[in-house]
Amino acid sequence: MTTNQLINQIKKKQSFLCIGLDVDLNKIPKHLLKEEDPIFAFNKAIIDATHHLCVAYKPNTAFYEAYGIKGWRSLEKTINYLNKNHPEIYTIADAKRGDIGNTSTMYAKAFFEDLGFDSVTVAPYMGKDSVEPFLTFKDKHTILLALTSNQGAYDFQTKTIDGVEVYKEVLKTSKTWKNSENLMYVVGATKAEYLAEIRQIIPENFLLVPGVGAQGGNLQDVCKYGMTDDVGLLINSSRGIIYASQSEDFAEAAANKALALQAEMKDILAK
Ligand SMILES: O=C(O)c1cc(=O)[nH]c(=O)n1[C@@H]1O[C@H](COP(=O)(O)O)[C@@H](O)[C@H]1O
Repeated sequence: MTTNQLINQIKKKQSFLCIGLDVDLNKIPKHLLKEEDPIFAFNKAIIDATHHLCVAYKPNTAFYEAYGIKGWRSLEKTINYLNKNHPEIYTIADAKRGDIGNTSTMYAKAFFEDLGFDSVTVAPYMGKDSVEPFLTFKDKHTILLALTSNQGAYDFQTKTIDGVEVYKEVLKTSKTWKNSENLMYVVGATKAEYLAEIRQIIPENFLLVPGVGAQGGNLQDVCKYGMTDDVGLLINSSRGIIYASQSEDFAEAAANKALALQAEMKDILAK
């Protein structure tokens, strides 16, 4: 999907919500465990109940890889279901990959070509030749970790090298890479106070912002400092939406949580 198509969807739906499909068999309603593929059954119900309220879904691959080949099949069924029934939805494989060039090419093929995701999360740590292979794919985005939502972000990302914070160096240097227009960046909602400075370096690129909900990030603060004329934000919530209820009404409860966030987004967009 192109960036413009994503922007059009955001404007049409008055939503920049991304729902994280981080499915844990210990947390889904017990009655679904009788299904042939409980993970897909859960995702399908969540997608059917929420697709009109969000513009993106982000399965974190760890939650699928943890169940081996069965989990990978559930991931494949989920992305196929989305691409077939909701081609207007933006899809993110949250896989946090990145390796030497020829290996990165294989990761890119796996997520963009074989599975058909619109984007994949990538760690910048191995540098230019580990990221550029992802950027060569047309109409696909590479979402680079810049300033993450967790406590460990302060271990390296905010440290300075030659007077420049590492996360700022990631933003500045990656902007010079070939096909850098295909870059988006991860900035945690828990780090909203950094957004004004981040926007000075990357005024236009989309940001994937996880950490609203279960991790305590605040939507209003993120929008105040991170929003661009074209919105430029995808706000992710995973547990806060998909585990709103663990009984038979789980999909309806998820839709209610998604609606509350979408309503807040609609108000922000109206201002
Ligand atoms: O890349 C990510 O999506 C990500 C980056 C980050 O800095 N923090 C972060 O929480 N995430 C992911 O975003 C999701 C957050 O989930 P919840 O805290 O349940 O909303 C998880 O899949 C995390 O792996």
